[in-house]
Amino acid sequence: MSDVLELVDVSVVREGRALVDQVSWSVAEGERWVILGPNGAGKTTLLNVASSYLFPTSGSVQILGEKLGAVDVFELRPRIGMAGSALAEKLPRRQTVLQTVLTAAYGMTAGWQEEYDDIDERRARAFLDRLGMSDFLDRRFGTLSEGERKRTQIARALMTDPELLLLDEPCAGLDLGGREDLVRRLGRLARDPYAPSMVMVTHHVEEIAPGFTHVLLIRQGRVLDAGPVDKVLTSAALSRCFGLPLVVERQGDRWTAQGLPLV
Ligand SMILES: Nc1ncnc2c1ncn2[C@@H]1O[C@H](COP(=O)(O)OP(=O)(O)OP(=O)(O)O)[C@@H](O)[C@H]1O
Repeated sequence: MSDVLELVDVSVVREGRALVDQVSWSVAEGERWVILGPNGAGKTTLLNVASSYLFPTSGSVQILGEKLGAVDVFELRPRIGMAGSALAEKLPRRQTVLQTVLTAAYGMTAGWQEEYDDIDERRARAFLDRLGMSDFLDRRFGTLSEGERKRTQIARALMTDPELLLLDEPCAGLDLGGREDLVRRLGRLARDPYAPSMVMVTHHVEEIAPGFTHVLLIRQGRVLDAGPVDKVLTSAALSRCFGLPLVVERQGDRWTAQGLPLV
């Protein structure tokens, strides 16, 4: 299996502080990774490196077989699908849900042409249907609930048929039903052999959908452990990652974690 991502000794330093500190990590084709860690650990910074939008201060990065610094990122970026709050803020609120997804086919956030190919429109409708958004095609993006916005963004990220899909906290801000709905949909995507390789950032083990294969634990910019979910996701490792005693349990194909009571 070829590498989709390969980071070697990658550091991102700002104001004398390493936000990501000598990270070496590789993602092989078909793997579905979760990046888990506390607030400020460096998860989004790592994802921004993986998306080619952030160049590291030191170390080397290969994305989809291309070396960052030696490749035209404008050719690389359409091969990467992204969904996260930073991108959502750039999406015009007045644009309809269908247009929001369609514009991705043209590498833009806002629509400037009225005419789209039929095939693009069919694809946009199909992705929105897969994410349960068929009833919202003509709704303006700005009027959607948080959950509907998240699902629209994921449909949008899939529109360019990416080889790598990066999701930054897709379940953040969702209520219990919204989270469970999205986890099920992400699980279906994760188990689809034709779906792209995936990396999802989260704070919560409850958001790990079935089908995700690997976990990277990060704290203060450093990788504590990275590997297959069953091997890495232990109570000891999670306690170290979040800095307090936690018990993690697997229930069927889902995970839960809770803190030990104070004595
Ligand atoms: N441009 C910057 N200059 C200085 N510090 C920065 C910059 N960008 C991010 N940081 C800091 O780097 C650290 C890591 O940020 P990052 O957003 O990657 O963390 P995160 O794990 O995604 O956090 P969260 O879970 O809270 O979203 C944080 O302490 C943040 O304040």
